[in-house]
Amino acid sequence: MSNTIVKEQGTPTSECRTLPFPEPETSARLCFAMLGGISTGKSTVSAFLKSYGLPIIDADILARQVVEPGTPALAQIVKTFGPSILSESDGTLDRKKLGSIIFNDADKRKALNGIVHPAVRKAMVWGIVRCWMRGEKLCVVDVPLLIESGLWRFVGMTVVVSCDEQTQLARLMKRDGSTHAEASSRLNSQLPIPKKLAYADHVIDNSGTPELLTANVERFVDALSKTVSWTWRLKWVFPPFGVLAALWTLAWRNLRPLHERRKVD
Ligand SMILES: CC(C)(COP(=O)(O)OP(=O)(O)OC[C@H]1O[C@@H](n2cnc3c(N)ncnc32)[C@H](O)[C@@H]1O)[C@@H](O)C(=O)NCCC(=O)NCCS
Ligand SMILES: Nc1ncnc2c1ncn2[C@@H]1O[C@H](COP(=O)(O)OP(=O)(O)OP(=O)(O)O)[C@@H](O)[C@H]1O
Repeated sequence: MSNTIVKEQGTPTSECRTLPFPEPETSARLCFAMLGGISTGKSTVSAFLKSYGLPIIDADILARQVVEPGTPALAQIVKTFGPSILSESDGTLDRKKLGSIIFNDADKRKALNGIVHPAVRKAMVWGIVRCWMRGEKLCVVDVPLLIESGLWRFVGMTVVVSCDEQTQLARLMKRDGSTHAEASSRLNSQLPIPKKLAYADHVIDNSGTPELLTANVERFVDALSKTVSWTWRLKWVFPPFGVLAALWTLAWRNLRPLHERRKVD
Protein backbone atom coordinates (compact mmCIF):
# COMPACT_ATOMS: atom_id res chain seq x y z
CA MET A 1 0.00 0.00 0.00
CA SER A 2 1.32 3.43 -0.79
CA ASN A 3 1.60 5.94 1.99
CA THR A 4 -1.15 8.13 0.67
CA ILE A 5 -2.33 10.45 3.37
CA VAL A 6 -6.11 10.59 3.44
CA LYS A 7 -6.40 14.18 4.59
CA GLU A 8 -9.13 15.98 2.81
CA GLN A 9 -11.37 18.81 3.85
CA GLY A 10 -13.78 19.54 1.07
CA THR A 11 -11.54 19.30 -1.95
CA PRO A 12 -9.78 15.98 -2.34
CA THR A 13 -6.08 16.37 -1.80
CA SER A 14 -3.64 13.63 -1.15
CA GLU A 15 -0.05 13.77 -0.15
CA CYS A 16 2.28 10.95 -1.11
CA ARG A 17 5.64 10.19 0.34
CA THR A 18 8.15 7.64 -0.72
CA LEU A 19 9.76 5.61 2.00
CA PRO A 20 13.25 4.13 1.91
CA PHE A 21 11.93 0.63 2.67
CA PRO A 22 9.31 -1.16 0.64
CA GLU A 23 6.19 -1.04 2.76
CA PRO A 24 4.59 -4.46 3.29
CA GLU A 25 1.21 -4.61 1.61
CA THR A 26 -1.88 -4.41 3.79
CA SER A 27 -2.47 -8.11 3.26
CA ALA A 28 0.52 -8.73 5.55
CA ARG A 29 -1.46 -7.21 8.40
CA LEU A 30 -4.42 -8.53 10.26
CA CYS A 31 -5.21 -5.34 12.11
CA PHE A 32 -4.68 -1.65 11.89
CA ALA A 33 -4.93 0.79 14.74
CA MET A 34 -6.99 3.91 14.91
CA LEU A 35 -5.91 6.63 17.28
CA GLY A 36 -6.31 10.33 17.82
CA GLY A 37 -6.97 12.68 20.66
CA ILE A 38 -9.94 12.74 22.97
CA SER A 39 -13.08 13.64 20.97
CA THR A 40 -11.31 13.98 17.62
CA GLY A 41 -13.92 11.56 16.24
CA LYS A 42 -12.52 8.02 16.55
CA SER A 43 -15.84 6.52 17.66
CA THR A 44 -17.63 8.32 14.83
CA VAL A 45 -15.13 6.90 12.30
CA SER A 46 -15.35 3.46 13.97
CA ALA A 47 -19.12 3.48 13.49
CA PHE A 48 -18.59 4.15 9.76
CA LEU A 49 -16.01 1.39 9.47
CA LYS A 50 -18.33 -1.00 11.32
CA SER A 51 -21.04 -0.23 8.79
CA TYR A 52 -18.59 -1.41 6.10
CA GLY A 53 -18.35 -4.74 7.93
CA LEU A 54 -14.97 -4.17 9.59
CA PRO A 55 -14.77 -5.61 13.12
CA ILE A 56 -13.79 -3.04 15.75
CA ILE A 57 -11.88 -3.72 18.96
CA ASP A 58 -12.48 -0.64 21.11
CA ALA A 59 -9.95 -0.06 23.91
CA ASP A 60 -12.34 2.30 25.75
CA ILE A 61 -14.94 -0.49 25.94
CA LEU A 62 -12.32 -3.03 27.05
CA ALA A 63 -11.10 -0.55 29.68
CA ARG A 64 -14.63 -0.54 31.11
CA GLN A 65 -15.00 -4.32 31.01
CA VAL A 66 -11.72 -5.02 32.83
CA VAL A 67 -12.81 -2.91 35.83
CA GLU A 68 -16.27 -4.42 36.26
CA PRO A 69 -17.18 -5.58 39.79
CA GLY A 70 -15.23 -8.68 40.83
CA THR A 71 -12.27 -8.10 38.50
CA PRO A 72 -8.66 -8.08 39.78
CA ALA A 73 -8.14 -4.63 38.21
CA LEU A 74 -11.01 -3.12 40.21
CA ALA A 75 -9.63 -4.64 43.43
CA GLN A 76 -6.25 -3.08 42.61
CA ILE A 77 -7.86 0.31 41.95
CA VAL A 78 -9.64 0.20 45.33
CA LYS A 79 -6.34 -0.71 46.99
CA THR A 80 -4.60 2.24 45.33
CA PHE A 81 -7.30 4.94 45.44
CA GLY A 82 -9.30 3.80 48.50
CA PRO A 83 -12.85 2.38 48.80
CA SER A 84 -14.42 5.83 48.29
CA ILE A 85 -13.64 5.37 44.57
CA LEU A 86 -16.62 2.99 44.37
CA SER A 87 -20.13 4.23 43.85
CA GLU A 88 -22.15 3.95 47.09
CA SER A 89 -25.28 2.77 45.32
CA ASP A 90 -24.02 -0.27 43.40
CA GLY A 91 -20.32 -0.77 44.17
CA THR A 92 -19.21 -0.07 40.60
CA LEU A 93 -16.29 2.24 39.81
CA ASP A 94 -17.18 5.91 40.19
CA ARG A 95 -15.72 6.95 36.84
CA LYS A 96 -16.46 10.64 37.23
CA LYS A 97 -14.65 10.75 40.56
CA LEU A 98 -11.66 8.76 39.31
CA GLY A 99 -11.52 10.94 36.19
CA SER A 100 -11.42 14.13 38.28
CA ILE A 101 -8.45 12.67 40.19
CA ILE A 102 -6.33 11.23 37.41
CA PHE A 103 -6.81 13.93 34.78
CA ASN A 104 -5.35 16.44 37.26
CA ASP A 105 -2.47 14.38 38.64
CA ALA A 106 0.15 12.78 36.39
CA ASP A 107 1.43 10.36 39.09
CA LYS A 108 -2.04 9.07 39.88
CA ARG A 109 -2.77 8.75 36.16
CA LYS A 110 0.38 6.69 35.79
CA ALA A 111 -0.71 4.47 38.69
CA LEU A 112 -4.15 3.89 37.11
CA ASN A 113 -2.63 3.21 33.68
CA GLY A 114 -0.31 0.66 35.31
CA ILE A 115 -3.35 -1.22 36.61
CA VAL A 116 -5.74 -0.94 33.66
CA HIS A 117 -3.48 -1.04 30.59
CA PRO A 118 -2.02 -4.56 31.05
CA ALA A 119 -5.56 -5.95 31.39
CA VAL A 120 -6.69 -4.02 28.30
CA ARG A 121 -3.68 -5.26 26.31
CA LYS A 122 -4.50 -8.87 27.21
CA ALA A 123 -8.17 -8.42 26.21
CA MET A 124 -7.07 -6.76 22.97
CA VAL A 125 -4.81 -9.66 21.99
CA TRP A 126 -7.70 -12.07 22.58
CA GLY A 127 -9.94 -9.88 20.45
CA ILE A 128 -7.43 -9.99 17.60
CA VAL A 129 -7.01 -13.78 17.95
CA ARG A 130 -10.81 -14.18 17.77
CA CYS A 131 -10.87 -12.06 14.59
CA TRP A 132 -8.17 -14.24 13.08
CA MET A 133 -10.07 -17.43 14.03
CA ARG A 134 -13.21 -16.09 12.36
CA GLY A 135 -11.15 -15.57 9.19
CA GLU A 136 -11.49 -11.78 9.14
CA LYS A 137 -9.30 -10.09 6.51
CA LEU A 138 -8.79 -7.01 8.67
CA CYS A 139 -9.81 -5.70 12.05
CA VAL A 140 -9.60 -2.24 13.52
CA VAL A 141 -8.23 -1.61 17.00
CA ASP A 142 -9.42 1.72 18.34
CA VAL A 143 -6.81 2.77 20.92
CA PRO A 144 -6.82 6.42 22.02
CA LEU A 145 -3.45 6.09 23.79
CA LEU A 146 -1.65 3.98 21.20
CA ILE A 147 1.44 6.21 21.09
CA GLU A 148 1.56 7.04 24.81
CA SER A 149 1.43 3.33 25.69
CA GLY A 150 4.02 2.27 23.07
CA LEU A 151 1.53 -0.13 21.45
CA TRP A 152 2.13 1.48 18.05
CA ARG A 153 5.13 -0.84 17.72
CA PHE A 154 2.86 -3.88 17.53
CA VAL A 155 0.35 -2.86 14.89
CA GLY A 156 0.68 -3.08 11.15
CA MET A 157 -0.65 0.34 10.30
CA THR A 158 -1.72 3.47 12.15
CA VAL A 159 -4.59 5.75 11.19
CA VAL A 160 -4.87 9.04 13.05
CA VAL A 161 -8.26 10.75 13.24
CA SER A 162 -7.38 14.38 13.73
CA CYS A 163 -8.88 17.81 14.14
CA ASP A 164 -7.55 21.12 15.40
CA GLU A 165 -7.38 21.70 19.16
CA GLN A 166 -10.13 24.33 19.31
CA THR A 167 -12.59 22.00 17.55
CA GLN A 168 -11.50 19.12 19.77
CA LEU A 169 -12.11 21.15 22.92
CA ALA A 170 -15.48 22.47 21.71
CA ARG A 171 -16.72 18.97 20.78
CA LEU A 172 -15.52 17.53 24.07
CA MET A 173 -17.27 20.21 26.15
CA LYS A 174 -20.47 19.79 24.13
CA ARG A 175 -20.50 15.99 24.30
CA ASP A 176 -19.65 15.63 27.99
CA GLY A 177 -21.26 18.85 29.22
CA SER A 178 -17.90 19.68 30.81
CA THR A 179 -16.35 23.03 31.65
CA HIS A 180 -13.40 24.49 29.72
CA ALA A 181 -11.08 23.61 32.64
CA GLU A 182 -12.31 19.98 32.84
CA ALA A 183 -12.02 19.48 29.10
CA SER A 184 -8.56 21.08 28.99
CA SER A 185 -7.20 18.85 31.76
CA ARG A 186 -8.30 15.73 29.82
CA LEU A 187 -6.83 17.10 26.62
CA ASN A 188 -3.56 18.04 28.31
CA SER A 189 -3.16 14.53 29.73
CA GLN A 190 -2.57 13.23 26.20
CA LEU A 191 0.18 13.71 23.65
CA PRO A 192 -0.78 16.64 21.37
CA ILE A 193 -2.20 15.67 17.97
CA PRO A 194 0.75 17.10 15.96
CA LYS A 195 3.08 14.70 17.82
CA LYS A 196 0.76 11.77 17.09
CA LEU A 197 0.68 12.70 13.41
CA ALA A 198 4.38 11.89 13.24
CA TYR A 199 3.43 8.22 13.74
CA ALA A 200 0.61 8.22 11.21
CA ASP A 201 0.53 6.03 8.13
CA HIS A 202 -2.79 7.65 7.26
CA VAL A 203 -4.58 10.71 8.51
CA ILE A 204 -8.35 11.12 8.40
CA ASP A 205 -9.06 14.77 8.96
CA ASN A 206 -12.21 15.53 10.95
CA SER A 207 -12.00 19.30 11.28
CA GLY A 208 -14.99 19.82 9.02
CA THR A 209 -18.63 18.81 8.87
CA PRO A 210 -19.95 15.24 9.37
CA GLU A 211 -20.56 15.13 5.59
CA LEU A 212 -16.90 15.86 4.87
CA LEU A 213 -15.88 13.22 7.36
CA THR A 214 -18.12 10.67 5.62
CA ALA A 215 -16.46 11.48 2.29
CA ASN A 216 -12.99 11.16 3.85
CA VAL A 217 -13.80 7.79 5.41
CA GLU A 218 -15.28 6.50 2.15
CA ARG A 219 -12.10 7.47 0.33
CA PHE A 220 -10.01 5.76 3.00
CA VAL A 221 -12.06 2.54 2.82
CA ASP A 222 -11.83 2.59 -0.96
CA ALA A 223 -8.02 2.90 -0.82
CA LEU A 224 -7.84 0.18 1.81
CA SER A 225 -10.05 -2.30 -0.04
CA LYS A 226 -7.80 -2.07 -3.11
CA THR A 227 -4.80 -3.24 -1.12
CA VAL A 228 -6.14 -6.37 0.58
CA SER A 229 -4.96 -9.17 -1.67
CA TRP A 230 -5.75 -12.87 -1.93
CA THR A 231 -2.77 -13.78 0.28
CA TRP A 232 -4.82 -13.25 3.47
CA ARG A 233 -6.55 -16.56 2.69
CA LEU A 234 -3.20 -18.31 2.37
CA LYS A 235 -2.10 -16.96 5.75
CA TRP A 236 -5.34 -18.04 7.36
CA VAL A 237 -5.18 -21.58 6.03
CA PHE A 238 -1.43 -21.82 6.63
CA PRO A 239 -0.70 -20.01 9.94
CA PRO A 240 3.14 -20.17 9.78
CA PHE A 241 2.96 -18.05 6.63
CA GLY A 242 0.77 -15.60 8.56
CA VAL A 243 3.20 -15.50 11.47
CA LEU A 244 6.11 -14.80 9.12
CA ALA A 245 4.16 -12.04 7.37
CA ALA A 246 3.29 -10.50 10.76
CA LEU A 247 6.93 -10.64 11.90
CA TRP A 248 8.04 -8.98 8.68
CA THR A 249 5.48 -6.22 9.13
CA LEU A 250 6.51 -5.58 12.74
CA ALA A 251 10.24 -5.68 11.92
CA TRP A 252 9.70 -3.22 9.09
CA ARG A 253 7.70 -0.98 11.37
CA ASN A 254 10.20 -0.99 14.23
CA LEU A 255 13.32 -0.71 12.11
CA ARG A 256 12.08 2.30 10.22
CA PRO A 257 13.67 5.16 12.16
CA LEU A 258 11.41 7.85 13.53
CA HIS A 259 13.18 10.51 11.50
CA GLU A 260 11.99 8.72 8.35
CA ARG A 261 8.41 9.21 9.45
CA ARG A 262 6.39 12.21 8.56
CA LYS A 263 7.64 15.39 10.19
CA VAL A 264 4.85 17.61 11.39
CA ASP A 265 6.28 19.83 14.10
C1 LIG B 1 -10.45 7.70 34.30
C2 LIG B 1 -11.65 6.98 33.76
C3 LIG B 1 -12.30 6.13 34.86
C4 LIG B 1 -12.68 8.06 33.31
O1 LIG B 1 -13.79 7.41 32.73
P1 LIG B 1 -14.76 8.18 31.71
O2 LIG B 1 -15.97 7.29 31.55
O3 LIG B 1 -14.99 9.56 32.19
O4 LIG B 1 -13.97 8.31 30.35
P2 LIG B 1 -13.71 7.15 29.22
O5 LIG B 1 -13.18 5.93 29.84
O6 LIG B 1 -14.94 7.02 28.38
O7 LIG B 1 -12.51 7.78 28.37
C5 LIG B 1 -12.76 8.84 27.46
C6 LIG B 1 -11.47 9.28 26.83
O8 LIG B 1 -10.61 9.81 27.83
C7 LIG B 1 -9.26 9.63 27.42
N1 LIG B 1 -8.54 8.88 28.49
C8 LIG B 1 -8.99 7.86 29.26
N2 LIG B 1 -8.06 7.43 30.11
C9 LIG B 1 -6.97 8.20 29.88
C10 LIG B 1 -5.66 8.25 30.44
N3 LIG B 1 -5.30 7.39 31.40
N4 LIG B 1 -4.79 9.16 29.95
C11 LIG B 1 -5.16 10.03 28.97
N5 LIG B 1 -6.39 10.03 28.40
C12 LIG B 1 -7.27 9.14 28.85
C13 LIG B 1 -9.31 8.78 26.13
O9 LIG B 1 -9.22 9.64 25.02
C14 LIG B 1 -10.69 8.18 26.16
O10 LIG B 1 -11.17 7.90 24.86
C15 LIG B 1 -11.30 6.07 32.53
O11 LIG B 1 -11.01 6.87 31.43
C16 LIG B 1 -10.14 5.12 32.79
O12 LIG B 1 -10.31 4.12 33.45
N6 LIG B 1 -8.95 5.44 32.21
C17 LIG B 1 -7.78 4.59 32.34
C18 LIG B 1 -7.80 3.55 31.25
C19 LIG B 1 -7.43 4.14 29.92
O13 LIG B 1 -6.29 4.56 29.70
N7 LIG B 1 -8.40 4.12 28.98
C20 LIG B 1 -8.14 4.58 27.64
C21 LIG B 1 -8.09 3.45 26.66
S1 LIG B 1 -6.97 2.17 27.09
N1 LIG C 1 -17.37 16.25 11.92
C1 LIG C 1 -18.04 16.47 13.05
N2 LIG C 1 -18.80 17.56 13.21
C2 LIG C 1 -19.47 17.82 14.37
N3 LIG C 1 -19.44 16.99 15.46
C3 LIG C 1 -18.68 15.89 15.36
C4 LIG C 1 -17.95 15.54 14.17
N4 LIG C 1 -17.29 14.38 14.38
C5 LIG C 1 -17.59 14.00 15.64
N5 LIG C 1 -18.43 14.89 16.23
C6 LIG C 1 -18.96 14.86 17.61
O1 LIG C 1 -17.84 15.10 18.47
C7 LIG C 1 -17.93 14.32 19.64
C8 LIG C 1 -16.65 13.48 19.76
O2 LIG C 1 -16.65 12.47 18.75
P1 LIG C 1 -16.30 10.97 19.10
O3 LIG C 1 -17.05 10.51 20.31
O4 LIG C 1 -16.44 10.18 17.84
O5 LIG C 1 -14.76 11.16 19.47
P2 LIG C 1 -13.72 10.12 20.09
O6 LIG C 1 -12.42 10.47 19.49
O7 LIG C 1 -14.21 8.73 19.92
O8 LIG C 1 -13.77 10.52 21.63
P3 LIG C 1 -13.12 9.74 22.90
O9 LIG C 1 -11.65 9.95 22.83
O10 LIG C 1 -13.70 10.42 24.08
O11 LIG C 1 -13.54 8.31 22.80
C9 LIG C 1 -19.21 13.49 19.53
O12 LIG C 1 -20.24 14.15 20.23
C10 LIG C 1 -19.48 13.48 18.02
O13 LIG C 1 -20.86 13.35 17.74
